[in-house]
Formats: sequence, structure tokens, C-alpha cells
Amino acid sequence: MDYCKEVEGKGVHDPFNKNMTTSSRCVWVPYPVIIGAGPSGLATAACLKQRGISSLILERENCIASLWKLKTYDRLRLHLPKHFCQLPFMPFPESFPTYPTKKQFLSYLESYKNHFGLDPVFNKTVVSAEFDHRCGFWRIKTLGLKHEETEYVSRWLIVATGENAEEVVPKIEGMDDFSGPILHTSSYKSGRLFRGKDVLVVGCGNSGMEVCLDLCNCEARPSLVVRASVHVLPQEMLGRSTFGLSMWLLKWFPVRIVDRLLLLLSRFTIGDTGKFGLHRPQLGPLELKSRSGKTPVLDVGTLDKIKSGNIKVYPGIKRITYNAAEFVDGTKENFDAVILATGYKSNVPQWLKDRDLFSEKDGLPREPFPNGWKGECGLYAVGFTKRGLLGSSLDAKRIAEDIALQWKA
Ligand SMILES: Cc1cc2nc3c(=O)[nH]c(=O)nc-3n(C[C@H](O)[C@H](O)[C@H](O)COP(=O)(O)OP(=O)(O)OC[C@H]3O[C@@H](n4cnc5c(N)ncnc54)[C@H](O)[C@@H]3O)c2cc1C
Ligand SMILES: NC(=O)C1=CN([C@@H]2O[C@H](COP(=O)(O)OP(=O)(O)OC[C@H]3O[C@@H](n4cnc5c(N)ncnc54)[C@H](OP(=O)(O)O)[C@@H]3O)[C@@H](O)[C@H]2O)C=CC1
Ligand SMILES: O=C(O)C(=O)Cc1c[nH]c2ccccc12
Repeated sequence: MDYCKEVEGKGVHDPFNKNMTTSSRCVWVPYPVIIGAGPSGLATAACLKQRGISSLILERENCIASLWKLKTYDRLRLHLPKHFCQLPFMPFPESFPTYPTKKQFLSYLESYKNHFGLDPVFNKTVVSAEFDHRCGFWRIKTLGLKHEETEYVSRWLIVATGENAEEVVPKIEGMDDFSGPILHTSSYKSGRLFRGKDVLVVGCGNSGMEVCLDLCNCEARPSLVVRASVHVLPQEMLGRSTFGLSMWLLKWFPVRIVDRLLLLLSRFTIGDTGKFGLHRPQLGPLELKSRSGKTPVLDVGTLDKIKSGNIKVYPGIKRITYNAAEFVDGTKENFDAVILATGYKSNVPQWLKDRDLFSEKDGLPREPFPNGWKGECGLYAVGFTKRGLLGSSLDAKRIAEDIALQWKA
């Protein structure tokens, strides 16, 4: 960080500050500061680098792509074909399969970081960021591993902390009385630990569906809670990826027509999912995705296990007891463990003191796609489009282009 001027902060000289581990520093950064070293942060840094602009990436964990490295299960693969998931200026290796494994995706990101010479600063959790109108700069406060405080000061702040920064853990009546383990999918690695056990999986997004399949493959007995409705689509149709086919159809037809086609084709290939407790929402899968961000489940084998009775489906949970769960339809079943596949949320409202770009309610940009990437006073958002890695790449290119114009000026 030779380009940053460091100023020892008050903590070091403060006679009242007896605990020297909480010393503070101030670092002036003459480049954009990016918060988060996930795919979005890396992509933006790479796009800036391509235009000759350095950046400083701050990351709370001690590695890049911490969501993928630390918080996902072993059997995870990209569920969209690789060419929809590559970051700008560097395709996936030819040798990778269409749906790369988590290990392959992580190795790609490592190569990406090295190729562009990116060097994130790890173990820096951003706890507040505020635009200082007096001097016209962002003040970004971080805490380190030993609670040491560092303040970074920059003209540009790029938020890349992701839509999945924190786990959503619902409060379910009786949860504290349950005798077995209750864990979120972010801590689930493999079904091997659950062999022979009855496991309740709460939530039927892609995580819940895949964890159920993994549990089945490891000889556990999973049950799935579907409290409302869900669109399940086969991962491939007519010899093409459902996602690729959808994108292609959307070039020619309006979303409602494409949705009808997708549902018709799904009906032919996987049948009526409602028969198994997986009722479809009123809106079609793509319209729902674009309106609410809710991703359809791309089935990779779970549905067959549901059809064969290896995975049971239950409606919403009423309460949990010492060793069982009661459901809203009055049924009651014993379980050894509960896995919460209840999703994630953004953490931006916890630390960003600007209320214009991001909504306080859900921590996502207020403006719908494609307009949510730019705020006021040098503030940017990357990776909050509900459009996966493809959305991150689009944002990253736009942000770099915008900053480059100011850089030249
Ligand atoms: C299980 C799973 C599978 C997925 N599969 C796909 C897929 O196949 N295809 C696809 O397109 N998308 C997929 N997604 C969507 C996912 O959002 C993207 O893959 C991608 O991870 C988004 O990158 P990101 O950099 O925006 O966010 P993240 O990968 O979440 O990275 C954000 C980074 O910011 C850091 N951070 C957060 N808060 C702070 C803070 N306060 N201070 C400092 N650092 C902070 C985090 O530690 C993290 O490293 C999947 C998501 C999940 C959960
Ligand atoms: N590459 C891949 O293969 C994978 C990709 N992903 C992606 O990761 C992201 C996160 O997915 P995921 O973790 O599945 O989260 P999601 O937000 O997609 O799904 C959460 C699920 O939990 C349900 N839920 C929440 N609270 C409760 C509750 N109290 N009781 C019952 N059900 C509840 C929701 O139901 P409701 O709809 O009613 O709110 C929803 O079905 C998505 O973008 C997904 O596509 C995830 C796994 C694998
Ligand atoms: O993995 C995700 O959650 C994504 O957001 C990828 C994605 C973007 N648009 C979609 C439409 C259907 C299925 C997945 C996606």
C-alpha cells in the first residue's frame, strides 16, 4: 500500500486509551475503494485496472470469494452454463465443464485475481461509511482482527458486499427447545454427517432443494418445507440450458410468452409439480424473477427423489418441539436435525450512512435494474441486480467506464 499515506490516529496518542489494541489509523486512498472481494469486487477492480486505474479492495474475511469458499456445500456447481458466469476479460478455461464445480470456480477466481494483479486487504470489516460533505470524500471505517480501527478516505466508494452477505435465520416457535442441531445452509458442507437421520430442510430455493438431494445421496432421510409456492424448472430443455433458452427467447418474445413456453416445456419434461406439494406461483418464473428477484429452482435431480418418496414435502411449520416439528396442516413428525435453507440478505444498511442509493428495508438499490449501480458523490453498487454473476459483470463494466471519465477529467 505504498500509494496510501498513513496517518497514525488518535488511538495511539490518546492518554485515555489504555487498550493499545484499539489504536486507529487514517489512510488516504487516491483511488476507488471497493468493499468486498467476491466476484463483483474482483470484476470491478479488474475493469478499472484495464483502464489504468488502481483500486483498494477491503474484505472482512481472510480470502477472496468468501461466500463460495466458506459458506457453500461441497457438491455445489454453478447452475448456469459457464459462459453466463464468467467475469469481464477472462473466459473460463476450455477444459472446464459446462457447469463448473465450486472448486473450479474458486480456482478461476484465484487466477482472475492473479491475472489482474489484484491484492485485496483481508480481515477488514467495514463498520461504517459516510460521505464527508466538508471535504468531499468518503470516510470508510474498518475493524481488523484485533479490533484495530482504520479509516480509509477516498473520492469513490464501490459497494460489492453482495446480496448474500448475512444469513436469514427465521424465528420459529419452539426453536430453542429442539434437542438436535439447527444450522443454516451456509454451515452445511455434506450429508455425510446426517447418515441415517431424519432431517427437516426449511425453505425450497435452490439451496434447500440441493441440500435435500445431497442428504438423500448420503443416506439421510430429508423432508422439505414448502410454505408457499415455487417454480421448479429442469436445468436443461430441448438440449439447451433453460437459462440460455430463456435469454434467447426473450430476444424475440415478451416475458409472459416466454414464461408460458417455459412452463409448457416443463410440464412435458417434469410433469405437474403441484401434485407433489410444489405449487407454482401465479406469476411465471421469469416475470417473478424480474419483479421480486426470486430465483426459480433449476432442478438437478431433487424432483425425482420427491416423486419417488425419498424426500417428503410438508407445508409451513407451526412450531418446533423437543424432537419434532408440527406443520400448519396439523401433521407432526420427528426429526433429528433442522437445516435452515432460508436464504440471505444484504448488510449494507448496517454500515452505509447514505440512504439514497440503497433502500434501508432490504439493503438493495432503490432503482430497479439496470439503474441501481450509481449513486451520488462517487458512490457505486455492484452485484445487487438479482441477476447473478452476469449482473455483476454488467455493473462492473459500467462503473469502471463512469469512473474512468472522472479520472481523465
Ligand atoms: C449457494 C449459492 C450459489 C450460487 N450460484 C450461482 C450461480 O451458479 N450463478 C450465478 O450467477 N450466481 C450464483 N449465486 C449468486 C451469487 O450472488 C454470486 O455467485 C456471487 O457470489 C455474487 O458475488 P458478489 O461479489 O456480489 O457477492 P459475494 O460473493 O457475497 O461477495 C461479497 C464479499 O463481501 C464481503 N463483505 C460483506 N460485508 C462486508 C463488510 N462489511 N466489510 C468487508 N467485506 C464485506 C464478503 O465477505 C464477501 O467476500 C449463488 C449464490 C449462492 C449463495
Ligand atoms: N449454483 C447453484 O446451484 C445454487 C444457487 N443458489 C443461489 O443462491 C441464492 C440463495 O438461494 P437460497 O439459499 O436457496 O435462498 P432463497 O432466498 O432463494 O430461498 C429461501 C427459501 O426459504 C424460504 N423461507 C424463508 N423463511 C422461511 C420460513 N420461516 N419458513 C419456511 N420457509 C422459509 C423461502 O420461502 P418464500 O419463497 O415463501 O419466502 C424460500 O423458499 C439464490 O440466488 C440461488 O439461486 C443457491 C443454491 C445453489
Ligand atoms: O443464481 C442466481 O440466483 C441467479 O440470480 C442467476 C440467475 C439470474 N437469472 C436467472 C433466471 C433463472 C435462474 C437463475 C437466474
